[in-house]
Amino acid sequence: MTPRLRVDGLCIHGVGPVSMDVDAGICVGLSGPSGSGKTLFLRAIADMEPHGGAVYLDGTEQRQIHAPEWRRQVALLPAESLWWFDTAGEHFSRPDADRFHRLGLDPGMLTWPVSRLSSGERQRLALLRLLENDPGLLLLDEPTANLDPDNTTRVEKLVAGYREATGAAVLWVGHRREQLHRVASRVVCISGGRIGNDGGDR
Ligand SMILES: Nc1ncnc2c1ncn2[C@@H]1O[C@H](COP(=O)(O)OP(=O)(O)OP(=O)(O)O)[C@@H](O)[C@H]1O
Repeated sequence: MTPRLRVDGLCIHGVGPVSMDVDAGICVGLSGPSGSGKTLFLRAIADMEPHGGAVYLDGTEQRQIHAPEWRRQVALLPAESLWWFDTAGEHFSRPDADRFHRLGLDPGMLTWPVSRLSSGERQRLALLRLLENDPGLLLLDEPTANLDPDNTTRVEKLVAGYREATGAAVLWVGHRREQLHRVASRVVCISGGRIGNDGGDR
């Protein structure tokens, strides 16, 4: 079976070569010390940083797909989301009220200026914005870093539900190992430019 994601000899700024496969519907956790290159690795997969090696989505190489289209299918949730319009709602084309409620958000906040949103509200809205494109691969960079335990659980459940319903693969970067082992079916660690098994496969 062709993996959803294939990373083949990826090298970027002293990280790598890294190779890994992630099958459709699988979440892989990615840990590692601060500055070890986790964000760089996600940005390379999202075609946002020049890099060596090759990345494939369902067998199609990154270089064969126009970058904006690649980024619709390979969705990166950065640790700090970017907003370019005045209100949150202008960033959405078809807000899904059910998903808002599942993340503890009121769709009414779509009329608010982005500057009024808390960091945790922005983080959850950025996730909902990404899901509008029905991506086949989610790259989540510390997606619950600004959230309390209840909202962390909500995000974990929404991502698992999306993955199970659509077959999307997920790479989840985080510093809390117990969370990574909860949300992912395997956890790998980047350290010293290398990627290795963090144990805890199940
Ligand atoms: N464009 C670049 N050119 C050279 N080095 C870079 C570039 N971007 C980031 N780096 C360096 O690469 C290293 C890895 O950064 P990265 O943001 O990927 O770390 P991280 O593992 O995500 O860290 P954290 O857990 O603190 O978020 C850092 O030392 C950073 O300064």
